[in-house]
Amino acid sequence: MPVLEVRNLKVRYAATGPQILKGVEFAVDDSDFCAVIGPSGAGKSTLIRCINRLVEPSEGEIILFGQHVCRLAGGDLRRLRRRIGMIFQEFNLVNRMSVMDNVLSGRLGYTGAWRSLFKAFPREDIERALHLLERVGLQDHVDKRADELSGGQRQRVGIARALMQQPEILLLDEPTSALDPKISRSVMALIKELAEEFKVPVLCNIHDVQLALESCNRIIGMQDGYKKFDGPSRDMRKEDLDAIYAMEVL
Ligand SMILES: Nc1ncnc2c1ncn2[C@@H]1O[C@H](COP(=O)(O)OP(=O)(O)OP(=O)(O)O)[C@@H](O)[C@H]1O
Repeated sequence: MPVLEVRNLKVRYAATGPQILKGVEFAVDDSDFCAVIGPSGAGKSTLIRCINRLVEPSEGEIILFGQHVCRLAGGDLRRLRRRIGMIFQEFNLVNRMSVMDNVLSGRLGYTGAWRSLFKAFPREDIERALHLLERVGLQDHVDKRADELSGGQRQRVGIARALMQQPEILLLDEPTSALDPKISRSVMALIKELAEEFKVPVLCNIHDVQLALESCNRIIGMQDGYKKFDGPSRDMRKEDLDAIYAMEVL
């Protein structure tokens, strides 16, 4: 059974506005590292954001870990979101907080309100955070403020924070587009390594096609709200790419 199944997904941001997703279908398996590519405006971010209901679908079904995401509310939706790790383009760190506290904040969904207020994280959480910071190469930056770090280092904090949740799927929304090409490659390689180590499937919106082909085992190609390609990266030919990007105005 797939970890995630998306059926006939349609989105409009406003009742009378344009349809942004026009009936998208795909499934993600537990060993997938799947890229969503396509020209600007194709709906890649919208698609990723529907999965945890940051964007509300207008029609269709999203089945994640066997649960119908669109039918959940309140505590059920919160519990489902805890199982999803997100990594964002702009890192979404709290600048004035330390690297350690940013990583620990990944546990907030699990820690009771009073505990998080007094930063009384259980010892195992602190040990896990330290271990993850070591894995992402930031063991010497634990006590620094987040805004003292470079872009690549900040995204490494974002990766550690997402893994702190012990997620069962990772959703990545343009995780490298604020980074230069060399750093982007090292960040993607790190995400790939950790996703394999922790056995977490990944769905990743990425606009650097070359990087997607290098890092991901599977590609979903989007164009103007439709899925135009879905298959292993190694099967993607130049004609497929040309078809996906045909409408892009350069
Ligand atoms: N909150 C919003 N309200 C209204 N329209 C939106 C909103 N977010 C996105 N859109 C529109 O939806 C369309 C698809 O946007 P989306 O960000 O999903 O595309 P994308 O493929 O990720 O593009 P890019 O690569 O440029 O980030 C665009 O036309 C955009 O203007």
